[in-house]
Amino acid sequence: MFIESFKVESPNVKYTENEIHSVYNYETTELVHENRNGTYQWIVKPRTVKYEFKTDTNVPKLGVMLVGWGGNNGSTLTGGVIANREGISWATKDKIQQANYFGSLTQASAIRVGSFNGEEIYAPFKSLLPMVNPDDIVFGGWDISDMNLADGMARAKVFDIDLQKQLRPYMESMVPLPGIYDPDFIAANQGDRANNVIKGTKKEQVQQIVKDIREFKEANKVEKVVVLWTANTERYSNVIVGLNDTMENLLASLDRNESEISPSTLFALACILENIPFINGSPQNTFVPGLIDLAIKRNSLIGGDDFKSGQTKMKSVLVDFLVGAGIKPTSIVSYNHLGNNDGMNLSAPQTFRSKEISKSNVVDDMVNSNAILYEPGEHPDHVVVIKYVPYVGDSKRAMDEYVSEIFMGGKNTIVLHNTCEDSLLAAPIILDLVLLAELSTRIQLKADGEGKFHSFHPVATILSYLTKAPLVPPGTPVVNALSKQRAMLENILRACVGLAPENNMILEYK
Ligand SMILES: NC(=O)c1ccc[n+]([C@@H]2O[C@H](COP(=O)([O-])OP(=O)(O)OC[C@H]3O[C@@H](n4cnc5c(N)ncnc54)[C@H](O)[C@@H]3O)[C@@H](O)[C@H]2O)c1
Ligand SMILES: O=P([O-])([O-])O[C@@H]1[C@@H](O)[C@H](O)[C@@H](O)[C@H](O)[C@@H]1O
Repeated sequence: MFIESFKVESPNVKYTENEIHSVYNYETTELVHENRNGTYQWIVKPRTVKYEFKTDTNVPKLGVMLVGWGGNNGSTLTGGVIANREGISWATKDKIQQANYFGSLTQASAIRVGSFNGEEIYAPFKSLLPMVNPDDIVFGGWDISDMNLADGMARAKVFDIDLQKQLRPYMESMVPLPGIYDPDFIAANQGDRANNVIKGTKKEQVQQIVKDIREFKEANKVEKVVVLWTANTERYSNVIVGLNDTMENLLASLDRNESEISPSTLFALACILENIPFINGSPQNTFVPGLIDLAIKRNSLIGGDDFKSGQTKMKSVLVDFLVGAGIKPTSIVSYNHLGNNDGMNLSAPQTFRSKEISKSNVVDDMVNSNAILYEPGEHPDHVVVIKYVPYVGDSKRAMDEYVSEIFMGGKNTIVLHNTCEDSLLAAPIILDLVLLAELSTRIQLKADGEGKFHSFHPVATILSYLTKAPLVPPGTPVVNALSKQRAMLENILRACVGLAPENNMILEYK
């Protein structure tokens, strides 16, 4: 059975006018490696840590500023939210299609809340905590192309024509602000569209971004802004001691107008200086060490990298299943071709390399979790291929082959084929990223022994379910297995309303 909402009644949770206050016993373990009677043993000690969570339930009017707003993802998300908000339906060759948020974890997935008379009861994921209603979001942003959003939507060729016709009146007045263009960081083939750029030194460009954010906030009377990068994939920035390795060096480099500071790092810098959450939806290393330093010092939320939308999302499920089942993946080949502008930008070796890295590292945690299957340092052959084929446009064709060793020397080959508009996968993920980033800034927590409540760490690992290469604080393990990432996110939000993690034991029926 499905319920639309619920309230938790427990001594561990208190709802007041402006907040939800919960007490949560975090069950974890402490390991020691000790000499017991002459033999070293691993001792596992269960440990309970009492946490308190406070969630501000005042949902703000949210502005979302997209870098690369006029691109396929930006125009598709903007049009999709308008279509949902206005209740637009449109004729397709099959039927009259209603707008929806399918593919969004927050808007279209469910959680189990318990059993009732022997029936499993589920509720919307978004019913866990008060979140921004996407229909209420005010969109804005920047693009190095001055094309308005309606023409950008037409250029993207993602939406059905009847839908585009209905959306055009809402979107043709939406014009991106000038972006920061640096041809050294993206493919040369992007130069033709760069007719809408901020001039001046890198410091002046950062100052302009800050000004843009402030003016957008004021003009739209939004209470909060989240900035998300859905612009082109850049090449990796060189991390250089004395240039961008510390916050002081990065800021000094900015003053010197150093060329090795990428546009995405400049946008992120502007956001951190304004304490505005910044999320990187692309694979490049926007967050150079000096920038992470600054975000931590200013406690300003940063998250990324690279939306986890298709092949990689499937990979983080399949490899987790195989390794978890004691099956040994030995060869993974992920090929895809697509014909959108992202694909064209990725046809350059330096930008492809950024994507190859984020698409390749996703299996590391799963492989490293099972020493029965893999010797130290052993890992599957793993190849990533991306080709640009203009004719297919945004309709990405992905083909994967997984070869694994099974029982008694057997081999198992799994082949996958996936065709869909890449932007229809990414747009709902962008929505989840901005909604969850905003929500996480309204949550404060305090562990036993900590003097006062504080926010989550500004490097937002809570967003890892949505990214190929989760950005984590220094010294934190990277988890890519999709089921673990989703469980982590759901269980943290459950703790905020005093609910135990979903352990799937359903002992009631055992
Ligand atoms: N399924 C997906 O679509 C998916 C999945 C993961 C990651 N991504 C990443 O998302 C990003 C956007 O994908 P897309 O399909 O929308 O690409 P796109 O090329 O259609 O859109 C990118 C937009 O950014 C603009 N742009 C480039 N550099 C800019 C800058 N410095 N400042 C402002 N605007 C700039 C371009 O003019 C373009 O309009 C890419 O980096 C892509 O790798 C996409
Ligand atoms: O999300 P995913 O399907 O693993 O990876 C995708 C790539 O296969 C595609 O070539 C690229 O254009 C997209 O930006 C996205 O990164």
